[in-house]
Amino acid sequence: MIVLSGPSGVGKGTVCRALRRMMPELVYSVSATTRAPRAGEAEGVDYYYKTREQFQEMIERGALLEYAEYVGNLYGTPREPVERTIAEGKDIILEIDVKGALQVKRNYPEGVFIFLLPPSLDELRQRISGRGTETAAVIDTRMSEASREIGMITEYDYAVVNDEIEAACRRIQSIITAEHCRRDRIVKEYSGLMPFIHKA
Ligand SMILES: Nc1ncnc2c1ncn2[C@@H]1O[C@H](COP(=O)(O)OP(=O)(O)OP(=O)(O)O)[C@@H](O)[C@H]1O
Ligand SMILES: Nc1nc2c(ncn2[C@@H]2O[C@H](COP(=O)(O)O)[C@@H](O)[C@H]2O)c(=O)[nH]1
Repeated sequence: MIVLSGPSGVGKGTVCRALRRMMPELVYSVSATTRAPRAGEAEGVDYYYKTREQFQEMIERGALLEYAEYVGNLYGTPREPVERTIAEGKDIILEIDVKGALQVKRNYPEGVFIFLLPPSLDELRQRISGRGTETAAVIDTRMSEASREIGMITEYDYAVVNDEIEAACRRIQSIITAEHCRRDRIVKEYSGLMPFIHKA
């Protein structure tokens, strides 16, 4: 499980889209949210759009792996697709906020936690405003959230600066490749086939 967080507007969605072209085998977790769809977003592709009541019902039946409130809206990761993908031995990437990532870390400490950073806070503000999807008031709130979120970077295994989309994707691809080669993962997977490999 790969968890990608970072402040709003840093480019998580953009980098994930490019990464999926680079690594088509990577499965992308589609979140549920109570936020209204933006122009160009589609149900089941960008998010599953829910009312507060529907979202609450998902929480109550344990259908979410994690959830958090972010700037007035609820966001959560549907549990079943994540558990199924992991059981199939495939990699899945979750693009979620810091509060959600900390919940996931408690339950899946073996996940790979990556924090995406902007080259500067000025550039971050420009990216959010340049996207043209948020009002000035929401941009201000998202910028104050950004400082709090960046302060949580020490909870993550890796930090990647999104200065240039392709470069950021290559860094994330290298992290995923390196994680596949971690000794503890190899030992777990291969000790059955080669009994002389001892589990720690
Ligand atoms: N490396 C980059 N250089 C310049 N612009 C970028 C870069 N990465 C993303 N952008 C632009 O920044 C804006 C925000 O990107 P994106 O929507 O992917 O951010 P996000 O982190 O997913 O935001 P949110 O959390 O609010 O959904 C978009 O207009 C995107 O085109
Ligand atoms: N805890 C979760 N956070 C999520 C999830 N899906 C998205 N997000 C984060 O919410 C903010 C705002 O997203 P936006 O699309 O409204 O700009 C951003 O930080 C996302 O990463 C989720 O399932 N759980």
